[in-house]
Amino acid sequence: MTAISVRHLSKTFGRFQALKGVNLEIRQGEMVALIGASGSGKSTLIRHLAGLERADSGQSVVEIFGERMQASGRLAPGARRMRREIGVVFQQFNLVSRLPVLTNVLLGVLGRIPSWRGTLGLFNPEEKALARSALARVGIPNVVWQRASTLSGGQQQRAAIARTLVQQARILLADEPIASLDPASARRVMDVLSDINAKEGITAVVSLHQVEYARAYCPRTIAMRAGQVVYDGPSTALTDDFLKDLYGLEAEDLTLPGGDEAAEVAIARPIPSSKPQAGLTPVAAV
Ligand SMILES: Nc1ncnc2c1ncn2[C@@H]1O[C@H](COP(=O)(O)OP(=O)(O)OP(=O)(O)O)[C@@H](O)[C@H]1O
Repeated sequence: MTAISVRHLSKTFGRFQALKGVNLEIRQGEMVALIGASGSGKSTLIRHLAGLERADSGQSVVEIFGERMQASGRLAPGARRMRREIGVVFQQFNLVSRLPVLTNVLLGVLGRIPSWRGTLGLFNPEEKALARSALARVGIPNVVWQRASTLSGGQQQRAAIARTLVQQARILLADEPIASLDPASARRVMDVLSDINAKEGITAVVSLHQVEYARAYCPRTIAMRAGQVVYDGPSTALTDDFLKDLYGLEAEDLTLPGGDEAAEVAIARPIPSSKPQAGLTPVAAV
């Protein structure tokens, strides 16, 4: 089943075109990396997938599980309901810092309970148990009563992922979730994302700055440059040479300093040796 379908997606801010006719299909249960240099349009694309941004009027279409979320720059009447299927994790500012972690995670149920209950913070024991088990699921069962502001960056990201579990999202969009983290924390966050993708079958789209993480965790990568998809295929095919073909000098910004050896130490997973597969061509060159 197709989880996300995007056709002719274009977005213009003022006179600047941030997305230029993006087309992509993501099947249910896939884990897909979105890579690209700064300004290539990754966040803008993710915001459209999340129903947080409207595309240019024209042919742009975004569908979630076969249902239209927006078309021609208009959100569909069901867009709000569809957003509940989609959990979003950002690089920063994911949590309400003054609230306990448990309350932050419980915010994931807001879409499913009467608004008066949410406003008063009246969560029932089952919901609280769900939030606790989500925190255990992401490996931080002991921070339940801590204020969110006291968590490390990696713990905050994992709590944000726990909130999407409580939300019972079927799609998880993570916009540079590891960009501000040290390698060990980044690895733990990617491990959690990979694990819930594998075990819960949650479709995951993760924007990343370094291709090594894409190769280690995501079978498929969509690479963007200047608002366009320039490659969509197996992550293992994204060798350093292929990246140079796609990005020229910008390719240096998309790899960890120190090459594959340093990446293996940082990621602590063997980076698949990545000979380009026959017939793989950048999308733009097709
Ligand atoms: N609300 C906005 N108003 C004006 N320009 C915007 C807006 N949002 C994004 N842009 C521009 O669109 C382009 C794409 O931005 P976007 O944030 O999607 O890139 P990105 O690939 O996510 O970059 P980064 O890796 O730095 O987060 C950039 O040039 C950005 O300045």
